[in-house]
Amino acid sequence: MHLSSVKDKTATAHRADIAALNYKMDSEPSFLRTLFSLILVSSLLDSVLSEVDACPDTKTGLESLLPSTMSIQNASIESVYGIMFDAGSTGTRIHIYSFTQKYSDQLPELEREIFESVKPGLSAYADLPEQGAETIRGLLEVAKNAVPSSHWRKTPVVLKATAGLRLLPEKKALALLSEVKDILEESPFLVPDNSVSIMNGTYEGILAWITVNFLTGQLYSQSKQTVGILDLGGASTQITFLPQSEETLEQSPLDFITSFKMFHTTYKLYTHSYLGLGLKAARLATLGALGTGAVDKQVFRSSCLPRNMESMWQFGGVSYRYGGIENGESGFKSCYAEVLRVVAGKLHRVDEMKESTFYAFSYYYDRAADTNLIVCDHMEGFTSSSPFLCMDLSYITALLKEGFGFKMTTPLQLTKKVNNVETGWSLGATFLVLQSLRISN
Ligand SMILES: O=c1ccn([C@@H]2O[C@H](COP(=O)(O)OP(=O)(O)O)[C@@H](O)[C@H]2O)c(=O)[nH]1
Ligand SMILES: [Ca+2]
Repeated sequence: MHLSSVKDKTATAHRADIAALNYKMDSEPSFLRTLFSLILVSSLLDSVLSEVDACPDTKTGLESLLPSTMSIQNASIESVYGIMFDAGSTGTRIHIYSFTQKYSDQLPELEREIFESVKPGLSAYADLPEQGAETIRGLLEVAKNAVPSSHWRKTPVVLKATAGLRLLPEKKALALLSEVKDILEESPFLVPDNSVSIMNGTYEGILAWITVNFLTGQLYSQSKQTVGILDLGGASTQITFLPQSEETLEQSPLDFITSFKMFHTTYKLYTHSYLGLGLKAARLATLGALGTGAVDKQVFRSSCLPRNMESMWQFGGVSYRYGGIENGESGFKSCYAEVLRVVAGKLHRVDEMKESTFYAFSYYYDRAADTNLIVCDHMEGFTSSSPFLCMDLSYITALLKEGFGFKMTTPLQLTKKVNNVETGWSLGATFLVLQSLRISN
């Protein structure tokens, strides 16, 4: 795999710069070391380059989403706002978008995004729904400061939960959502029908694909050279791309191909969400703790952890004791064998994936950025703040290579933001809300 890191800029404008930062990983044991240390170098270079190349000419093409009055010559410039909550398994985030059209002969633009987040996610409050919903209240204050009060009543607010709530017993998830709905309704914003829900994984992938291709300008370019997306969450992971080959359509299970209409165009996308293969769910699977609940005093052990370590870790409101294998195996080889068992036979692949370009974000990005000097064969040096680094990086490697079957030469671009906007499904989801409320024309 060739990896490069992209931060705050469009893919098209910087492809050449990025290419210069690509590198090849060829030898297996040094693979992680080379991979992630170079990503850091490229991140630093990125920030320098982005100053030189600031502000690519990305047209956002929102004319179909904005009130028709805004297209009228000499109409005063007015912003349209949309608020999207991403209730993920590891945290809850608010995205406040504003869109504007500066000149009547130009396409409207995504003006800016204001982003805030809290941890842990709603699923950690499975037994305390009222307390969980309170975390939303603080984030709503951010929205009140960001949106002018004259716009509050016409600004939609929506919350979509992902894998953390999908994995909870339905009754607990519904109790949380109901409390959250009450809090949204107390706010001064527009609360549409079905404003609080668990999003299905197919939408998660499609909407992230829309976000990334919108931000990189691909949806509006004549050539439509779209990029695929890889999202690695805490509890689930998604892959989405626009197939170019008939073989892909023929070889894919029916529910992996979805037609989706947005911006007056129908896209037939390959998308799938793998529940339980997110980074944190994969930790549990590697430790053999998935689905066990809280088992008192049992210590889950792995060769991916420092030999002498023993500690506690919480996910989804459950505490787990974990540790290394004292006097036993430790290091990359045995760790890789452990994580391989988690991905083996679980993922569908098609040949076309190997030839496509993918943007990889969320934990793909975060864990790379967390990394300085690697890793599995030097675990004695681990601090207690990063006990899972070797396991996580080994899992990401196994998922990409053995799971999705990417070749060493497949370009993957690690991305946190494009044009200063978070990569993820929430911008795409906001378009959908604006469209369904007919704030579009
Ligand atoms: O706007 C966002 C939302 C999520 N993330 C990243 O997504 C990962 C966590 O996934 P999440 O909690 O959304 O889990 P999911 O519910 O998707 O499994 C972490 O790396 C977050 O930093 C991010 O970078 N920006
Ligand atoms: Ca997510």
